[in-house]
Amino acid sequence: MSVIKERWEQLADVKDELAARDWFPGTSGNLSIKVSSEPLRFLVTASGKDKRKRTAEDFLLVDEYCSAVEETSLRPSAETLIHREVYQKTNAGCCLHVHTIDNNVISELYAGEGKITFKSQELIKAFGIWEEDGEISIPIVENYADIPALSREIANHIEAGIYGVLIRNHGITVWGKDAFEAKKHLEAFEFLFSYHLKIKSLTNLVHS
Ligand SMILES: CSCCC(=O)C(=O)COP(=O)(O)O
Ligand SMILES: [Zn+2]
Repeated sequence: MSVIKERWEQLADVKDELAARDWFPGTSGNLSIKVSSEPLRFLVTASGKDKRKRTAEDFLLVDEYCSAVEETSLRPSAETLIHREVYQKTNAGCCLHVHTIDNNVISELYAGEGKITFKSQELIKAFGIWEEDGEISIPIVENYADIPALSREIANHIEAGIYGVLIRNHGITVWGKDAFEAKKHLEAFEFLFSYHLKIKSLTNLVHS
């Protein structure tokens, strides 16, 4: 099997799993997987599609300029530039973006702090953090309508120990060295968001 075909299948499988969680409401979300580093080539979801469906036109191969490598009527995701920034600033092999209620609510609640940090949670081990007092932070950036500005803002927050960025009232972009790790990071963040919101609302109920 060619590398492109192999990566295509891996990304399609992740897409199916995220779709089963209902993480692509209203055609939102975009996914990509790296095919080569030099030159940069990655498969990215076609823009505006219902990502719950599995079709032969789900992805297209783009270059370092986010342009389609082959003649196609498909348009790459409107947020392809963000994926490119991730590949240029990290050793990621896969990048996932989803809109969920939980990630949107967390991004709004903590926008003022510019980040949210989780500690004393077993699931931070999903990020390779095994220390007793370990913690994981995720930056929160404003949702600039201008995608080059948004992608630059996201790029400014990418550094060692950062595995994703929340875009305020928009969604999350996460990455990992491959499709398995990117999905693991996404699931772990969404678990932490959901836990945090639940414990916060129950604590308010109990103490009110
Ligand atoms: C309908 S959601 C608005 C666009 C967006 O945020 C998104 O994730 C999907 O855009 P794409 O061009 O990748 O389909
Ligand atoms: Zn989006």
